[in-house]
Amino acid sequence: MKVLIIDDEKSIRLSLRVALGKLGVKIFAVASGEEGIEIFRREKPDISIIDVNLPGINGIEVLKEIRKKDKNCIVIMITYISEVRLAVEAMKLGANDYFTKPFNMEEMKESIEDHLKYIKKSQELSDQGEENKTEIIGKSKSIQNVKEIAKKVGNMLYDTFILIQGESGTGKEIIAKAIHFNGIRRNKPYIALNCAAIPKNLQESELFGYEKGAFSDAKQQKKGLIEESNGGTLFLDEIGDMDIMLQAKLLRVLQEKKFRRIGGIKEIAFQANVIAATNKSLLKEIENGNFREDLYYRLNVVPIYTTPLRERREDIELLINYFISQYNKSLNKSVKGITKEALEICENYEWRGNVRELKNFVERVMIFQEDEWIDVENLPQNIISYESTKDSNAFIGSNLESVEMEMIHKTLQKNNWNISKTARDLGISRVTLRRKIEKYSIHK
Ligand SMILES: Nc1ncnc2c1ncn2[C@@H]1O[C@H](COP(=O)(O)OP(=O)(O)OP(=O)(O)O)[C@@H](O)[C@H]1O
Repeated sequence: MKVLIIDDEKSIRLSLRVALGKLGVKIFAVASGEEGIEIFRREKPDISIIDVNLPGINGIEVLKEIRKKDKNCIVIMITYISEVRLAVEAMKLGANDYFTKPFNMEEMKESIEDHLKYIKKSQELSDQGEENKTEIIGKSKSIQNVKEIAKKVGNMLYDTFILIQGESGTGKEIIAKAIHFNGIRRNKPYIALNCAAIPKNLQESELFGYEKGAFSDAKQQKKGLIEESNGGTLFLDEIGDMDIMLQAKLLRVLQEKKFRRIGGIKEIAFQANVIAATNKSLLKEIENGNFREDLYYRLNVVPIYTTPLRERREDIELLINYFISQYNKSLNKSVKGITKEALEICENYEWRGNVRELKNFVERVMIFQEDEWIDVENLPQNIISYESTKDSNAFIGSNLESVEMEMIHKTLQKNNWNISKTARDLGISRVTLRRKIEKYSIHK
């Protein structure tokens, strides 16, 4: 970290240098405002200590210049006791702190130390925010629409209820994370409960927490997830699997915006964005008596539907390339992409497991990939054979010879015209294959 000292008194510059040198920071010390601005521009210090009384342009003007360039860096002003009026003006202009001469060097050092700690902490938080930043990939209309909603609700100060519905693996959780981590709550808690993963009898204590002695195992007071999420986001995944009795209790919290820990008397205020997700049809669950209708309507203030991947095939190429670049980093590889032919097969595949299946597929291929480009021969058999079973429906009504010719041609293409491999795939000898190639005049 860097500290800039602007003071025309040589003795002050020197003693600051000595005191702050112990903090392990890089120090720049100059005697005039002009030099100070020049160094500020070049070095972008984290903290600037500026004397108000400078020859040439004064400290207040230097502060104004600095604030024009950087709204966040720390600025500490130094004045004489007789100039406190100027210190007040400096604080109004955005200085963070001021000291009056003669000041206690130890106090100045402690103050700088505190500011350095604060800078480090906020850098960590913003790095964390960056790390958690969630990218939703896709150019289809449905993804664009989802991104727009996520951005809007994520940046809205007002807490609301969002219900994300869609098949497994379509990205419901990633959308919940995008709403939280790409929005204004990014530095607040993001608390998730997967209702399907927690036995129904434990869901209540997980959500509400308990007071000491509330039941025999409650040896100590414990905060629940509702309480932990305060100020941020509560993500209730697989809400369709929430215990029906608990659904009534949750509804009360969402309506009254307050709750009690189990065994508690005190009411605690609840304030968070609530995002619920499910791959079940909640309307069907309501019909079957497994889900409360009133909770459904309470949660469904902002409905989001995720579309199955097979209904937005235009996203497949982007997703594959995105996952390739991710696995290039984690596996330390430099795969360039996927060939047109291989991509076409992927685009025609059904992807019942949606993006999760696609991501796992890219991971598997990338682990074994040695060439720069993922080609048809690198694709797993289930994806290739799906293509041929689909094709075989197209053959219905064709004569047998044309079907055979087409099969041989496709398999040759897939195997890059390698005769031995194609014969093996088709379950015939190389001699038979050669004869058939000749018979049907098959060529590249
Ligand atoms: N549009 C997308 N862009 C980038 N990654 C995605 C996208 N959609 C899904 N993924 C990735 O696919 C995987 C599955 O997504 P996610 O867990 O969000 O699905 P889900 O709908 O919540 O599934 P489930 O219902 O089974 O919990 C995750 O690794 C996620 O990061």
